[in-house]
Parts: sequence; structure tokens; C-alpha cells
Amino acid sequence: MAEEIPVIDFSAYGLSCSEGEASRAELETLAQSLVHTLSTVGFTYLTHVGISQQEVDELFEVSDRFFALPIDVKEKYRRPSDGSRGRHGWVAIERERVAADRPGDLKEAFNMLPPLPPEQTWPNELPELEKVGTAFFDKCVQLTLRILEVMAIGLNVPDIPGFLDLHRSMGKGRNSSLLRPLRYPPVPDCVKDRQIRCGEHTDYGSITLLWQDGAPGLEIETLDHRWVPVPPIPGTVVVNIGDMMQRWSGDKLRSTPHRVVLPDEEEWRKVPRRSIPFFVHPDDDALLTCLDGSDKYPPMTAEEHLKNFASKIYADLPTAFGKTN
Ligand SMILES: O=C(O)CCC(=O)C(=O)O
Ligand SMILES: [Fe+2]
Repeated sequence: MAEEIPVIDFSAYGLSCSEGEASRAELETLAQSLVHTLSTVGFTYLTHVGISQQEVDELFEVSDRFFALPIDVKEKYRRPSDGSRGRHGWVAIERERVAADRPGDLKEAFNMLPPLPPEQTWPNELPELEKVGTAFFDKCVQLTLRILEVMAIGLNVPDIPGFLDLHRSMGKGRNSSLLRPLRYPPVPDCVKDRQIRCGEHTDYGSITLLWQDGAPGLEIETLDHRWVPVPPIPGTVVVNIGDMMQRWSGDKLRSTPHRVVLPDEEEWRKVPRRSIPFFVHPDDDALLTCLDGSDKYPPMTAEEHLKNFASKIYADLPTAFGKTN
């Protein structure tokens, strides 16, 4: 139930206050509760982060307009499938299968990975997508740096500026952080055996920020192996840990399996579900050395870590792993 996933008030360090405003004591308190939750549940809700509902709704709306374009227009902006030409662009329904034992996911997505390589463009048919998407991306970057700073305080990272510096290129190239509006269509009359909206997986980056619309379906697996819902709570953003951060923290923080199931209620089956994840990655060349000073895992660059998992989730590839984005 929702009560297993705490709601943490982030107002002391939200984007609405300036950086020097929060006292050390306020940040310490915030850091303790954040790290406690992310070490156990691996998921939390944050309120008062300083990104308004209006900004979120604007991105939902412009993404809706993109997904409503004819297939042949969306095809022009398809995400290259060979992985060597970047990951920006549209991903069609059932194209990804994040759980190997399930059919393709009932979702479509638009990966936003600024700056674009020269051979890719934003949709000319919908210039607002670039405008709204890049503005939201920038907000996510600012919020991410604040959340990472608070996490680092809670983890007693000795060199916090150095840790934050490993994320300095988000949105500037040589960094794989990704904003990804998702649309899960209304549940079709014919659903394949075991098909759901998004199969069981862990995220593979460092942290994920996730905005949900009002539709239910997101679930997490608890430490005692129960699947519990993460219902949408207005005015909150969900934050969770990815595999890279679990490893980097020497397994202190928990990369929690999650999925998006088909709703049982007829009213929710008839409507789409929309969400906006922002997947955070350190810079490609960042060397990840265990933050607790231990040698539990050998140092590895973010790019090496990414290569281990990327390109494994495409429905037409022979292997599919429980990893997404
Ligand atoms: O749509 C959601 O609520 C979650 C999606 C998700 O877990 C993912 O894309 O990695
Ligand atoms: Fe996920």
C-alpha cells in the first residue's frame, strides 16, 4: 500500500528556494529520511520539489499531441534501433519487452536526449515538443543535482562537490540522462497472454524521477517479495534508485524491481495512462568507485556499466532483460 512508500517534504531544498537558504540541520534531517527510504523501500514520493503541476501538465499535453500524430510521421522520428546512433526518438508500442518472459510492453515512448546528434531532429510537425521538452529537461537536471546532494549528505560522501561534478554533463552530451514521456494506450480488447504495460525490471541508471498522471498501475516489489501499488499522489514526484547507484553505493541503496500492470477497473482500462520518467546517469566517463570507500566492486565507468545493459530490451533481439530505458 501507499503507506509503505513514504512521502517526503522536499521544500527545504526544492527549486523554489535558493541554494544557500536551507540550514545544515534541515538538510541533515532531509538526508536521513531520504537515505533511509532509498535503502529499504528503494522508492519514495517527494512533495514541494519546485516543479509545478502546470509544467508537468504542459509536457503531458504536448506529448499526447505527438503520440496522436499519424504513424508515418512518428516513424520519421523513430529511435535508431542499432544503438550506435544515439537513443533519442520515438519508440513504438510493443517495441520493448523489458521482462523476458512476457510479450512486448503495451506502451509507446518518446526519448528526449539533448543535445541531438547531427543526423537527428525534433519533430518539425510539433515544434512545441522541443521547446517544452528541453525546458522540462533543464528543470529535471536542476532538481536531480539537489536530490543527489541530499543523498550524498545522507551517505556521508566525503567529497560531495566531486560527486556532483560527475553529473555535470546532463543534457550536454557524453551523458546518457534521458527524459522519456510514456503513453500506455487504453487496454485493447485482445491482449496477449501475460502481456502488461511494462514488465518487471529495475532501472539501470543512478536515480529516476517519475511523474504519473492519475491512472493506477505502477507496482514495486518489497523486500519480502510482495507486489504493492505506487498510486499516483497529486503534487508528488516519485524517486527511485537504479542499478548503477546501488552498485556505486556498495549496495546501501536499493534498486527495486517494479512494473506497470493492466488495471482491473473498467474505468481505468478505457483510458490511457501517462507518465514522465527522467532517468539520471552520471557522465559517460565518470569513474564509479564505491561511495562508502569500500572495494566491494571494482571501479567502472558509467559508459561501461551502460554497455552491459543497453540494447537488451528490444523485442526483436534474441535476449531481453529486466532493464529499461
Ligand atoms: O510508467 C511508470 O509509472 C513507470 C515506468 C517505468 O518504470 C520505466 O519506464 O522504467
Ligand atoms: Fe522503471
